[in-house]
Amino acid sequence: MAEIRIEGVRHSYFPYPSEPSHWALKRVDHVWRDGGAYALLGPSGCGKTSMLNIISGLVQPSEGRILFGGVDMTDVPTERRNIAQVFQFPVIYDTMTVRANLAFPLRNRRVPEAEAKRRVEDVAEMLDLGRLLDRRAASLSAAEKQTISLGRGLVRPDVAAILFDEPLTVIDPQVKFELRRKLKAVHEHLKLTMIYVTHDQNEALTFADTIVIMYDGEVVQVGPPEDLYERPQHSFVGYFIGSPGMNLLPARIEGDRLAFCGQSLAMPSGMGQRLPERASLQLGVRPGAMRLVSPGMDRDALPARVEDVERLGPFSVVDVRLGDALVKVKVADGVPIPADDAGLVLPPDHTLVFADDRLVGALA
Ligand SMILES: Nc1ncnc2c1ncn2[C@@H]1O[C@H](COP(=O)(O)OP(=O)(O)OP(=O)(O)O)[C@@H](O)[C@H]1O
Repeated sequence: MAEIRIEGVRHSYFPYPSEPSHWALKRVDHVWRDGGAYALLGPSGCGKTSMLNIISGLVQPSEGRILFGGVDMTDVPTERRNIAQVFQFPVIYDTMTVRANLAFPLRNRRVPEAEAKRRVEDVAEMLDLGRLLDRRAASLSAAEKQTISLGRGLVRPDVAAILFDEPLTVIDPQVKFELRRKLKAVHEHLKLTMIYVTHDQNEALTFADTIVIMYDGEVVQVGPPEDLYERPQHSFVGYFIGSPGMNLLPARIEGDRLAFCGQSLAMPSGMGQRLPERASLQLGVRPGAMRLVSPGMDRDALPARVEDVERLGPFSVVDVRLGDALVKVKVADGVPIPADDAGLVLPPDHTLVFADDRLVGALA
């Protein structure tokens, strides 16, 4: 086991990339800590699979280096990288028993029989596969087959990291939860570096201690879930983490104020100078950070209108018209919601300013 360092990596699938969109990875510098439980999140096409395949050696990056524990692995072939990869669909041999499937990676590496048997039984116990060990894989459900794929990743004694590429896509939601719990337990037991690719933030939040967010071929933020929620460094992180996501409202500078949706708010001193010229500006505010009041109740409230209320148990999500934008506001159960005309309070310390999608700071 060792840290995995991605240094100045760029990758294009085009032989002669000539424009930014030709790069699947634009430039990535990132360290995967030894023993970390990571979720790699991002929209479709942002480069997650390319990142995993570059770590495992299935893809050779156009530029940059991959180091395991300080050793340059960029030119080392996949089979000598000791990386286990679990894909969306089970990769197992249907005609073999579960035991033989689990033992397969060990037989290939000539692990002595007694040790192989012990490791297979340990992994089977961790994943609750013990009762299936002597069954043929063909007779098992999709979830059981995918559990065997996970087991084949875990059984090897020498793995530097296990990479999971949306491994639970084909699994029912109920079983998914159970498998995620098992994976988490396995991580706590084995302390292996695990990188888990998903589109699903709930899946990421339950599995990982660190979340890595990619967007358009770059790593845009790395941190524990709370940091990503409280201080998104990129507007995509604000939108993607949290449910509903952060409201993002186009804005522009008007003197020392930021104008948006027919309203304006004061900027803190110095912020104007920190905004790059001609940058595209957005205000970001979480649905739960705003207050919805009756008209005239708060002098800081911006004039707004309630358009729709969706009751979701302990809170409601209210669609509020603010100028030409529709803003989502989360209101706790029992707090009165104005019928139509309303006031919307955006607390300055929770109202973030993004310039060209990057966080500049809060309005206070
Ligand atoms: N083998 C390939 N040949 C050409 N282009 C590719 C290849 N693999 C990926 N790409 C392109 O590279 C970009 C990144 O793709 P990648 O599969 O790494 O993203 P992803 O985040 O894993 O997406 P998804 O979540 O949809 O799997 C996309 O624009 C994709 O079309």
